[in-house]
This record gives sequence, C-alpha cells and structure tokens, in this order.
Amino acid sequence: MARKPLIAGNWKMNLNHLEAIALVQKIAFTLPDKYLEKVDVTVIPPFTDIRSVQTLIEGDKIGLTYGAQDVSAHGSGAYTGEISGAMLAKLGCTYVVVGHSERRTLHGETDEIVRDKAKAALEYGLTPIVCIGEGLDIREAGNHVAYNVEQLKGSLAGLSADDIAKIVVAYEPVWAIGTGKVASAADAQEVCAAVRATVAELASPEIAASVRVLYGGSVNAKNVGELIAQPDVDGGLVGGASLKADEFAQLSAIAAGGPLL
Ligand SMILES: O=C[C@H](O)COP(=O)(O)O
Repeated sequence: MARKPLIAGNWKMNLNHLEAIALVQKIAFTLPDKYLEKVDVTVIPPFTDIRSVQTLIEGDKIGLTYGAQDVSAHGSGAYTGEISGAMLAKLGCTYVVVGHSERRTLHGETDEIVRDKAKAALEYGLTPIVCIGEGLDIREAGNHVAYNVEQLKGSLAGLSADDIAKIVVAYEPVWAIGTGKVASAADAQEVCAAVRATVAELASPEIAASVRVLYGGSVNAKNVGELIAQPDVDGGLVGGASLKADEFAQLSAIAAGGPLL
C-alpha cells in the first residue's frame, strides 16, 4: 500500500499565538494546495497557540492539519497543568506527539507513560506520533536497532492491532536532535525498517505496510529528499526548520515529489 508522506513541524516551546498565526499564514501562502495532494503537512504548536491555529486553518480553509506536543494519560480531573485528549479533540487536532525524547529525558516519561498517552490519544480519535530514539552512547556501542525495537515494543505494549494501525512512529536519534548532525539516510532506513518489522510482529504485515514511519533529527530542505527516498522513511518530524516558513514549505514540497518552490 502506498503511504502518503507526512511532514510534521514540531515547534517545541517557540512562538506565541500571534507569531503562530503569522507562521501558518506564511506556510499556507508559500505552499500551494496541489502539493498537499501528495504530502500531509501538519504543524504542532504549543498548547496556547492551538485555538488560534484552528481558527485560521478552519476560517481560511487551509489544507494543513495541526496537533499538540503532548497529552495527558488521564481523561479528566485533578491533574493540574495537564491537557486531556478530549480537549485536544475538541480543538480539532489531528495529531499528538507522545514520548518525544525531550519529554522522556526532561520529564522522566517511561515507555509505560508513553503507552498510556498513546492510548489516551487514540481514545479521542487523535493520531499519536509515537517517538523513539537512541542516545549517542547506544549508537556508538552499535546497539541502536535493538534499543529502538525495545523502546517501541514498550511504548506500544497492550495496544491492539487496530490501534497500532492508527499510529505514526517517529524515529529520532537523540544525538541528531537540534545538533545539525543528521543521521545518514542509510542509518535512518536501518532503524525505520526495524520499526516496520516490529509493527508487523506486533500487529500484522498488512498494518506494517500502511503505518507511517518518520525520521526526525536536524531534517531540513537540503537533506529531506535523500531521507524520504528511503523505502521505510515516510516523512519527517521537523524541529528547527519548521519555524522557518520558506524552509518548511520547501521541504514539504520536496516530500511531495516537487517541483521545488
Ligand atoms: O521533534 C522534532 C525533533 O526533535 C527534531 O528537532 P530538530 O529538527 O530541531 O533537530
């Protein structure tokens, strides 16, 4: 089954709601709709921007989708500071990132927490983008494939095959995030292929053939072409380059197969 590429721009903790509106307007202006027939493009702003992004995208019928960077594992109640899947669904979010390495490292999120967040997202019809990735020590020791497979299994434990069919996986080697050190296309392919094989084992070969597997870590307009040319790399989870409208539009156009903007 042909998988439509997905380019997801994770803005992290950048841009207030006014800046968010300006960036989405610029992306929409720069990237003609015809590209969106060949690539799904989504923006993942901070929570405080989502309502503004929704209003703009719905009001102007922009062909981008949007999502959130995190979701609570809980449905509702006494969880100060948390945002539920129901709240994000009500705002029209399509995606929610779960298990980003910054949350795993800085907020102590374990595979179990990531799994619970993925379940919470699915419960409200949101598509979790489940992130995995190894640190430099693991890469240098040559244990990266086994590590990522274990992290993926832990993060999907207990999900049904039907649930797994609805997720996106993002492989983001921690040493490549925000460092300018992109993984080689072969390195990205090696782990993304192992991710797909693991999905086949956990769900089925048919589901594995349809689930999108993204690469993230210093993706930009210069390297995205080679990365997504790999058979098991279906797009990118883009950080820094997603904050620049021209570059993000250009790399989305490349993921659509061109022509360049
Ligand atoms: O979620 C995005 C990734 O952490 C990649 O960030 P980056 O493109 O700035 O390296």
